[in-house]
Amino acid sequence: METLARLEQVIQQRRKCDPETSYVAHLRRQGRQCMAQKLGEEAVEAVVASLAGSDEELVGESADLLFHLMVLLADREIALADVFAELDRREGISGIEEKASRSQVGETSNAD
Ligand SMILES: N=c1c2ncn([C@@H]3O[C@H](COP(=O)(O)OP(=O)(O)OP(=O)(O)O)[C@@H](O)[C@H]3O)c2ncn1[C@@H]1O[C@H](COP(=O)(O)O)[C@@H](O)[C@H]1O
Repeated sequence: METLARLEQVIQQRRKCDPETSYVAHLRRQGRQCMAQKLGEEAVEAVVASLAGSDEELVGESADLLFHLMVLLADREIALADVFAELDRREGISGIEEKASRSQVGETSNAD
């Protein structure tokens, strides 16, 4: 948690730096579409590493994935605290139960 909070601060600081010396600023110059594309690429690389890579490779790809997600969140001006709050809100709610409640809502509205 502390690590991600520190990374959020660094990303905020680096966004307006020289794109020639800062990768964060380089991504900002490239634009949101490029950031989103990089996030997608890193997600695929993490998937591949999870199926066919070593633990070390999966750890590396996971770090890339988190970094690129943080860059995109910063670009959308969404605070990490908002993501943590959403995770906190979900704490203790089983994914199975939550999914079942969604389909019940769908059935009710279909019956209307
Ligand atoms: N945590 C990271 C981090 N993780 C991954 N990366 C970069 O993300 C990129 C990963 O993309 P790829 O593997 O596709 O590498 P690539 O093919 O070279 O990238 P592209 O040319 O396709 O963009 C690499 O360039 C990594 O160096 C990171 N770059 C920066 N940080 C953090 O952000 C801080 C600020 O970085 P700068 O803005 O560069 O100073 C750093 O001090 C770090 O704390």
